[in-house]
Amino acid sequence: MADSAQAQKLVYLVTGGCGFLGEHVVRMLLQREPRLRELRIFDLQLGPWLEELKTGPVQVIAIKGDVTQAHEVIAAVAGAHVVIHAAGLVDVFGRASPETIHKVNVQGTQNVIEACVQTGTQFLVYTSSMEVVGPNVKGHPFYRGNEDTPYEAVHRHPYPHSKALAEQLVLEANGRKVCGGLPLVTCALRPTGIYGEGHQIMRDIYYQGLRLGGRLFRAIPTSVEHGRVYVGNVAWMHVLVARELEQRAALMGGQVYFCYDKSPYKSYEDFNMEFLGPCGLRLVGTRPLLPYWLLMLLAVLNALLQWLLRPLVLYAPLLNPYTLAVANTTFTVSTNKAQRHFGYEPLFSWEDSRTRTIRWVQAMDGSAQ
Ligand SMILES: NC(=O)C1=CN([C@@H]2O[C@H](COP(=O)(O)OP(=O)(O)OC[C@H]3O[C@@H](n4cnc5c(N)ncnc54)[C@H](O)[C@@H]3O)[C@@H](O)[C@H]2O)C=CC1
Ligand SMILES: CC(C)[C@@H](O)CC[C@@H](C)[C@H]1CC[C@H]2[C@@H]3[C@H](O)CC4=CC(=O)CC[C@]4(C)[C@H]3CC[C@]12C
Repeated sequence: MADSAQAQKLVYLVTGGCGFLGEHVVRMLLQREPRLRELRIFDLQLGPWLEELKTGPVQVIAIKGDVTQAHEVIAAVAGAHVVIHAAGLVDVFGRASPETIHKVNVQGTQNVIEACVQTGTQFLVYTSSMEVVGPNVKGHPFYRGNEDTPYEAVHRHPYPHSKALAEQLVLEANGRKVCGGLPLVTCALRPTGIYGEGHQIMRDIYYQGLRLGGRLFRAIPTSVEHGRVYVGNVAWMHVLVARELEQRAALMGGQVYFCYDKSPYKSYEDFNMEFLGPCGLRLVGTRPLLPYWLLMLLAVLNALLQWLLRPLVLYAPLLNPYTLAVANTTFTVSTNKAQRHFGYEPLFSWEDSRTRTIRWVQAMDGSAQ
């Protein structure tokens, strides 16, 4: 990375910079990384909001590109001091084929790594996922675990499998010599379920509740804890890691860090109601209204229907065998590795994260179904 004389001249690249998390990372960099000279935003789909960012002191360059195309990635990476690789196909609903998920999440990540090596970019932060760890296919709970907690990470679903392979590529690339002879320094951040402004699943659940007369029907036992983390804190952790990676390369290089904050441990549904309740929705039932076997039957029927309808229309409901299994398996983290290694503290309190998310839901045009 640039020496002190050029410290105001840093060039960052954010892949997936127009996504839910990516947009927050982009805005956080512009607000809290004073050394930025140029910020490149690389994405398959560029958002109109990017235009408003071009009036500030940092040169913002929007690059429409595909991480599966190596030459496009090389062109975007060339000259960057830091790459934050957040682009990915986040699909557990069967929208994309397993091959496409692998091509984007694994081959795309390999392209980013090779671009760093070929062009001399030394610092790479990868947005991994808790799903790299679990829940595993056996439904083993991961109860307030940390980065060193033993857990049998066994995946069959294409999404978690692709994230695990990509993370492995990133960590194994740590220490490779980049063009110019310096070592590549990599690390991976593992967010748990991210929530906050722009969360599409939260939006979908909200509209589903509106369609059902303001009611949602409990499907998950309240005893199942699911770790969640506010998107602003995940973005902040990305900014901090990117900043500290040079000074603490020996400690941080090749490491993984769970993303965490003070968001409470709750079931996925009860947690969502922290935001949807104040927006007028009600969660019916103190325990699941249907037995698990019946929910699984409905989930399997959804998967069958998706397969049958695929030639005609994409049918991708929230409930499928994978999402039901994940939602029903406790997965929470309790760690301070990021605090110990690079001084991370959540930027947003739980109260602030909750308020911001509620305001975002309230601002949604409820009539736009
Ligand atoms: N949403 C969540 O709860 C969690 C997400 N993550 C990870 O965070 C990252 C961002 O996820 P989200 O913001 O939730 O998803 P998102 O779908 O909102 O954002 C992903 C972005 O990547 C872009 N993209 C997809 N394929 C691309 C390609 N071939 N070339 C270039 N850009 C491409 C999309 O256009 C999108 O803007 C992903 O890597 C995901 O695995 C990790 C843990 C939890
Ligand atoms: C239909 C009901 C059973 C409903 O409760 C289903 C909820 C379900 C859609 C979500 C429950 C757990 C979520 C996943 C979890 O937060 C971990 C994730 C990490 C990622 O990297 C991407 C998103 C996700 C897989 C997330 C997706 C939605 C859930 C399965």
